[in-house]
Amino acid sequence: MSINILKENNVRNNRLNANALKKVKHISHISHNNENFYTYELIQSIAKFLLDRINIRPKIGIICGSGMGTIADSLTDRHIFPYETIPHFPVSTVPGHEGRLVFGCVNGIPIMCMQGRFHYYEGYPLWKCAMPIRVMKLVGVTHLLATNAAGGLNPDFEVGDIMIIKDHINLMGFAGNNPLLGVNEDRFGPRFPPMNKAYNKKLREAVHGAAKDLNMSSIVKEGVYSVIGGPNFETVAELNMLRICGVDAVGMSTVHEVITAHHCGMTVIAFSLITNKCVTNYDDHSEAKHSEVMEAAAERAPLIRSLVSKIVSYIDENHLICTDEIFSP
Ligand SMILES: O=P(O)(O)O[C@@H]1C[C@H](O)[C@@H](CO)O1
Ligand SMILES: Nc1nc2[nH]cnc2c(=O)[nH]1
Repeated sequence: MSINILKENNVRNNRLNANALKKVKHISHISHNNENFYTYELIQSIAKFLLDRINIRPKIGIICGSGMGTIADSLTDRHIFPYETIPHFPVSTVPGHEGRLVFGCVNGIPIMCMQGRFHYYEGYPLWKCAMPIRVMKLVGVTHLLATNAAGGLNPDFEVGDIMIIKDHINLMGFAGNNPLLGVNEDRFGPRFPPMNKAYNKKLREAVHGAAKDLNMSSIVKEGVYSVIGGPNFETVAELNMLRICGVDAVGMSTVHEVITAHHCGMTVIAFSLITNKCVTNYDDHSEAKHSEVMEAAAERAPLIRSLVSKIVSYIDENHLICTDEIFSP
């Protein structure tokens, strides 16, 4: 890389960091402390704040992964709330995460979309990262479609593949870190929720069907996702350990959202875009980079939008909304 390109990259990175710092400057203290958990009533007040300002009543929630914000841009009849304008909301600090809630429609079907999610490595505790899922629940959302960018650990995966998540390994949970930490709020869900059916089977099959209709079957895989806290990418030894444990793709998000959504009875479908192949060999000199993650996401944006649109229509047409799977607080 030439000196000039390095200089330009530095200037760009400094600008991104300065913007992120500007966004968080009104927060006096970001830390992983577990004081001030959100109460049910506080989440209700956030839901009310939003519902008072929009006409639509979405049943489907979408979370855009890194670099996948164009899912939100493609909604019609949009009503946008930058996170800093919503009471009690954290703000996004990661490039590729716009940091706004976008209400709008996909094929005429009302959607609540997070154009940017919250990650543990940004300094927020997991219960705070997952708070918008509970807001979705109280707004009336019954189905969650979460997307993320992930490193491909399964050697059969290529950059640009889409992995439907069939299960996860919550590595952070192994260390006692969980979005459901704290006194349980029974109005959301039980103290000890089962997690063996977190990723809805019917919807997973539907995504395969949608991929076939879109001639994408060759790039749509299924597998196990694991979360590490980040922000550093993994070492070779860590990745080899995860592979032995049956992990197909590794990332830094999604699991806290899925646990929170499943806990409160939402039906969940999630997929990873494989944005880089994990380096599992000491002779391989390539390195994971966020810029590559963003590039891979931009490249696949049109296909991801088509897939999302098919999934949304499937949920709507098959009357999956309001089944008895849904928990009502
Ligand atoms: O929000 P996601 O999980 O899509 O973002 C991934 C994980 C890190 O935040 C980032 C690394 O490039 O992409
Ligand atoms: N942890 C992790 N997150 C990612 N997000 C995109 N690629 C990767 C990766 O290789 N590792």
